[in-house]
Amino acid sequence: MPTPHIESKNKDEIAKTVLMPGDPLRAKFIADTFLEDVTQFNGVRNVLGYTGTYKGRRISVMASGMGMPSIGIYSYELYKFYDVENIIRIGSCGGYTPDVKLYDVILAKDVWSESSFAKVQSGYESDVVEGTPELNQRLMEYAEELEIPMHIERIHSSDVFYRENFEEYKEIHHKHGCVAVEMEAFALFHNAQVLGKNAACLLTVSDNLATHEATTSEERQNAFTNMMKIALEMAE
Ligand SMILES: O=P(O)(O)O[C@H]1O[C@H](CO)[C@@H](O)[C@H]1O
Ligand SMILES: O=c1cc[nH]c(=O)[nH]1
Repeated sequence: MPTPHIESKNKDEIAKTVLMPGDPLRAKFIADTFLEDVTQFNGVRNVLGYTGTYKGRRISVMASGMGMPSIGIYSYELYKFYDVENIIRIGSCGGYTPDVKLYDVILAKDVWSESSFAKVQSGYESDVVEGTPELNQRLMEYAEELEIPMHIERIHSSDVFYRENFEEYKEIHHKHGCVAVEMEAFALFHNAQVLGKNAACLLTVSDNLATHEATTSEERQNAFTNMMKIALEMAE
């Protein structure tokens, strides 16, 4: 401490629970909109990290950047060197079926990936890894209290945003049961598992590969507030 990617010199600057959007400006939006008594604990590479209070309870929010290599670094450093216990990813995703509509919230029960991340990191052989059931249970209760409907499903973590074979998503949906795609949860869940920590992933549907509907980049940064409100209830 500090680490190559997080400049905070004091682990007490970071709460035990960290919300983790991919986008640094989504992290800033959350700090500006929902948190009080905010301090910034990271600015290295503009991967912004903040700690503050929500309804009087402490919580941190820090960006992960895009993709498994990036969240692999940040989640490992937070868990291992800053004693963080819980990381809740709050991301955007592309729907694989018309059943998940723009702005719907998805809780990732587990995640399937063709990525080599887990195998390279620890020798883990399976292509599926689970979120922490206790965190998922709490997030389901908070969603119910807030009356925010939530899909609880398997998702796909992909290393590739732009595939030459666009239609491949149909096979991934049918063969592996994934309802949406994002790019980080597999690495996050894996790191939590190997380090004995907790992880969950809430997603908002930003676009749909089946219907071709899509939100704007501005909406992806600032408008996915339902998943933020559910995740913020994790503050302690
Ligand atoms: O909105 P975020 O959290 O960045 O998540 C999704 O958006 C990015 C791709 O546009 C990838 O990081 C993907 O996982
Ligand atoms: O990884 C992602 C995230 C949002 N939308 C997509 O299509 N893919």
